[in-house]
Amino acid sequence: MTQWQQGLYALTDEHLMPDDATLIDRCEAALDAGIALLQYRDKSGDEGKRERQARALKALCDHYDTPLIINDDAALAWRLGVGLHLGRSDGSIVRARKALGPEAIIGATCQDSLEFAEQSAGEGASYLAFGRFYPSRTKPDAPPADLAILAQVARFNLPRVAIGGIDADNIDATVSAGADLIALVHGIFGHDDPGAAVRRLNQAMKR
Ligand SMILES: Cc1ncc(COP(=O)(O)OP(=O)(O)O)c(N)n1
Ligand SMILES: Cc1ncsc1CCOP(=O)(O)O
Ligand SMILES: [Mg+2]
Repeated sequence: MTQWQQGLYALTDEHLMPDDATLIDRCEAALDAGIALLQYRDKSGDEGKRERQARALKALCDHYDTPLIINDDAALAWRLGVGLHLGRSDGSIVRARKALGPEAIIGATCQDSLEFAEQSAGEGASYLAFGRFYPSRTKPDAPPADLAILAQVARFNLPRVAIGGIDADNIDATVSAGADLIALVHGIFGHDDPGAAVRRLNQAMKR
């Protein structure tokens, strides 16, 4: 198992980190404390800001030797030479794989669905993401999922990502259910000190 396939997966949020300096400072704290992956997730639609911030995060992630994943935007991922996360209506995994190459990390949202998991695995996804498992402040309307799905998708032999409302209190149960990577927004960036939050979560994961 390579290093990015297990551990914490931090997702940025444009409301929690509204300006460049806050975004970079808080992502650096999380990277320094030990995360496996960082996703740039910005729903603002401000193309200039997205390009600038994603480039700054790429330089930071290179420094920490941690992969950067871009949410939704295959063209931006291609320009930066980084990974990509695609939801059910964000475009084709097959096309993204062709454009980004065999080594690129391409993740797929599978919600609570074995069918989505099978399809995404067949199309060349690098990891499968399930959730939301708990009430989420970031995406309250995301379809709910049952932890049992994590055991059911072990047969695809791809890293299983769990997302949605995960924090220090429920991370242990989520890992025990089969998650390899734990994806969080508020559980990391909703805290005053994201580095301390990452250290606590890593401790809780090891228990
Ligand atoms: C790791 C991870 N899992 C799931 C998602 C959700 O993707 P999507 O369903 O496309 O929703 P948005 O994030 O685009 O609102 C994700 N981004 N990352
Ligand atoms: C993007 C996404 N997809 C399902 S839940 C979610 C948000 C996760 O954020 P939080 O960890 O704050 O619940
Ligand atoms: Mg999406």
